[in-house]
Amino acid sequence: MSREQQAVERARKAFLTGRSKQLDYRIAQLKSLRRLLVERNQEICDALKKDLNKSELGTPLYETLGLEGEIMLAVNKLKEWAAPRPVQKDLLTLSDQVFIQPEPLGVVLVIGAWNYPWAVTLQPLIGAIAAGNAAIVKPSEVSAHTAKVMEELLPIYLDKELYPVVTGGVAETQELLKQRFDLIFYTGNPRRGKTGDGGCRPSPDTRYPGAGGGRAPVTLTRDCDITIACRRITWGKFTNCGQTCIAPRLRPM
Ligand SMILES: NC(=O)c1ccc[n+]([C@@H]2O[C@H](COP(=O)([O-])OP(=O)(O)OC[C@H]3O[C@@H](n4cnc5c(N)ncnc54)[C@H](O)[C@@H]3O)[C@@H](O)[C@H]2O)c1
Ligand SMILES: CCCCCCC=O
Repeated sequence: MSREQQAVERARKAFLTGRSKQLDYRIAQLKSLRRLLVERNQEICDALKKDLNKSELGTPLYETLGLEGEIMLAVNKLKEWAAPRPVQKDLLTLSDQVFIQPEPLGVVLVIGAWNYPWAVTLQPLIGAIAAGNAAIVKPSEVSAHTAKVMEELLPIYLDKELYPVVTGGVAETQELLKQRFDLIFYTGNPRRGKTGDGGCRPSPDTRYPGAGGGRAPVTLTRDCDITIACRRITWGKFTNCGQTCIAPRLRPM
C-alpha cells in the first residue's frame, strides 16, 4: 500500500470515530492551528524567505494574518454554522420537527500552490476542520522548504491521523487522486485543474471546488481617476512579485 493510500485510509478511519464532528474538538484544533502560526512564525518566515524570498513583513501580510482571521471567524461562528436550521412546515410535515442539520462530508483533499503556499493551503484546511471533516494536506513541491516545515509542524499541533500532510510532487499528487475523496480543493494552474493532462481530475462523485489563475482584465473608463487607477493596477501587477492570480492584464479599448 502506498504512503498516500495509507494516509487516506488512516484519515477515513479517524473520521469514522466521530471525533472530528464534535464542536469542541473542531474548535480546539482550530485554536491549535492558530498557535502554530503564532509560535512558529519564525520558521514560517525562514522557509518563505528560502522558497520565494518573501520578506518578514510580506509573510504576515500575505500569508498568516488572513489565516488567523479566518480561524477566529470560524471559532466564533462555528456553533451558529453547525446549528440545525429551521425549515418551514407544510401539510405533510405539520406534526413533525423539521430542520436541516449541517453534516461533515468525510475526507477532504487540499492541494496547494506555491505562490502563497501557507495561505492557499491552510485556508481550505480551516474550512475543512470547521466543517468537521478529515483532511489530507498536499502542499506544493515548488515551495519545498515550506512544504517541509508544514510536514514537520502540522502533526505537532493538529490531530495527525485526521489531518496528515503528504509531501511530494506530481507523482504523489496523482497517487492521492487515485484515492476516493468526498471533496477536493485544488489551487493552481487552471488548465491542469480542469482537464487533467494527467492532472487533477477527480472521480465524478467527488465535490471539486477550486481556485485557478486567470487573465484579470482591467478596463479604464474615460472618467476614471487615473492616479488612483494607476496606483491600484501597479499594486495588483507587482504585489507578490507579480505572482498573483488577480495580477491585472490591461485590455485595449
Ligand atoms: N485563485 C486563487 O486563489 C489562486 C491562488 C494561488 C494560485 N493561483 C494560481 O495558481 C498558479 C500556480 O499554480 P501552479 O499549478 O503553477 O502551482 P503548483 O506547481 O504549485 O501546482 C499546484 C499543485 O498541483 C499539483 N500538480 C501539478 N501538476 C500536476 C499534475 N500533472 N497532476 C496532478 N497534480 C499536479 C502540484 O503537486 C501542486 O500541489 C498561480 O500562477 C495562480 O494563477 C490561484
Ligand atoms: C493573501 C492571500 C492572497 C491569495 C491570492 C491567491 C492568488 O494567487
